[in-house]
Amino acid sequence: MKTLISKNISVKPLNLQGEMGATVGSIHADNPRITCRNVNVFYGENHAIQDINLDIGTNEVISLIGPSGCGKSTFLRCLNRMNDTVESCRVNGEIKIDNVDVYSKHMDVVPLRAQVGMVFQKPNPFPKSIYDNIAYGPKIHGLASTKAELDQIVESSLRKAGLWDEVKDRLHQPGTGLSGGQQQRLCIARTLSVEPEVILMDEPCSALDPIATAKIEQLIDELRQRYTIAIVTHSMQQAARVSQRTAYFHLGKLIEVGKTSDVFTNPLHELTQDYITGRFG
Ligand SMILES: Nc1ncnc2c1ncn2[C@@H]1O[C@H](COP(=O)(O)OP(=O)(O)OP(=O)(O)O)[C@@H](O)[C@H]1O
Repeated sequence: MKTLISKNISVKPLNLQGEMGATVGSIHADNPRITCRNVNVFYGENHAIQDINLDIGTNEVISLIGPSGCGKSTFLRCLNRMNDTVESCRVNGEIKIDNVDVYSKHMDVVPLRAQVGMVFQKPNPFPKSIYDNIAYGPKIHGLASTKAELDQIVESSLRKAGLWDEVKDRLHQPGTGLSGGQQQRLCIARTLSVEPEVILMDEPCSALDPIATAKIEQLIDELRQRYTIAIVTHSMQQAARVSQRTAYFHLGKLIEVGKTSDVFTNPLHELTQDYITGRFG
């Protein structure tokens, strides 16, 4: 919101040795909710994520940026074990959320994926009514014992996602009948309905027009008050508008992480500088 991406960045000496391996800037967050240490991901022989160390703070939005194929989505999907669904994928290292080891063999991924919800690039409502899209998760997680409680969860989730007023008179119509931007807010409401603590967003606006995008960005800013949010985006303007910290990935490595305003106006690493000034990627 406040940051402009500068094309006239003062060139700092290349700093290839940060506090943690190859990453420059500070990997630490105030009040961390997620801590990642020495995270590596392989798809078969392909070493897609290499030795990532990163903290993500409570009530912060962090943007993950970098050229196509650098591993942003792979890293994001590690945080709620979505990569478990890919047979060739192997993850090692340590990821903790609220000090709980996400990769512990005792971890049940069903509640984990409610606690760490995910919003995808393309809105993907279930082929059900607007009401049932939201009610489904709370039902299977046992969050409501009466119809009145379920109605309350549906309403409050849609309100938090800024969609209630637009859909309150058509709750029993199909979710797929909404506009693209409304469908994405429906998917966000669905994520919120199961009481997450962390929301992962993988290019949530890439299929949306500028007006729908602006609504989602405003919503992200509001959601930050209650949740921890990590967002993958190809739009540096979006990263600058929505996030407090930004992490720049390159060829599977976390090159630089810092305050968004610093990363965009005063990057420490030459690769970050090349990317944000459009010389690369
Ligand atoms: N399901 C998969 N199976 C095998 N390899 C994969 C899979 N998903 C990603 N990869 C590989 O992992 C690497 C990182 O891909 P990833 O999708 O995480 O990058 P990205 O930065 O999110 O890219 P983009 O911006 O294009 O979405 C790439 O080499 C990619 O080919």
